Amino acid sequence: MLLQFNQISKNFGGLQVLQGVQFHVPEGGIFGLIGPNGAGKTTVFNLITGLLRASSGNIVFDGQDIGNVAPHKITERGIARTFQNIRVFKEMTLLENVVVGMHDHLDYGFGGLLLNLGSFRKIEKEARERALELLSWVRLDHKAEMLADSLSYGEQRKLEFARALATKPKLLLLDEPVAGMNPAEKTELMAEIINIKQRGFSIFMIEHDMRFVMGLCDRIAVLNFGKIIAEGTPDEIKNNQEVIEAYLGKEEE
Ligand SMILES: Nc1ncnc2c1ncn2[C@@H]1O[C@H](COP(=O)(O)OP(=O)(O)OP(=O)(O)O)[C@@H](O)[C@H]1O
Repeated sequence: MLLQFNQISKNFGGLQVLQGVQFHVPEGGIFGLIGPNGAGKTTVFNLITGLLRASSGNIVFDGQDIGNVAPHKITERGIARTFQNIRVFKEMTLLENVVVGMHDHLDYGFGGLLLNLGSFRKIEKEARERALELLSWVRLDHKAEMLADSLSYGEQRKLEFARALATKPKLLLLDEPVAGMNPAEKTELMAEIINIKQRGFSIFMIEHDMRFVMGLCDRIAVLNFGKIIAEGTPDEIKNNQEVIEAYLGKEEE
């Protein structure tokens, strides 16, 4: 298993947001975490990325406990994320946005920086070429030199994907990737995510849009009031009575 979320509880003061939550994300494929508003999904992502500390339980990524690792170190170990609210640098070009994403991973070397402008330039050139390649993965390479501000909402989301992939993550976390998108944008984004999966990346997403989750994920875990109530394939989840009552039922109301 690539990521093990083991018996995690999280309290905010007296509020118990997660209670003994356990699920395992396999390597390869797309894993989804769904659940009603306030179920605790974002808290799960914040724990995985080191922004929050669990009250009890442990999180193992790629064989190592990451429960007390700082956020930037977790990125280095191979977890990248996108956010619910799009965070691109609007006054920078698309290419610059992606190069910034890979910055921590560029190995200039101290000597290289100080003594050898040539090798510095070479690394910069390679970074730009790699960024252009990542932009081509989400079919935005033709806009590489444009400002991110000129992109549509759906395109900005794709730019975020390219930037997250710039760190060469073993696991890509997507926090409600289709929030606020129209049906056409959703369909296109679905294709992009399948593309990323087919390039061998492991993906873990939180999403509200049931059709999107059911259509994309290989496995799904359902969180309700801070507890996992089901885990399985999309078909198993669709037909689980507790899930229907807790989540799908509410959606239909
Ligand atoms: N830093 C915090 N301090 C106190 N309470 C918090 C904090 N972060 C989250 N909560 C509470 O924890 C609960 C779960 O929040 P969380 O954002 O994880 O849910 P969610 O499933 O992601 O919801 P949504 O789908 O609306 O984003 C909510 O009741 C929220 O108010």
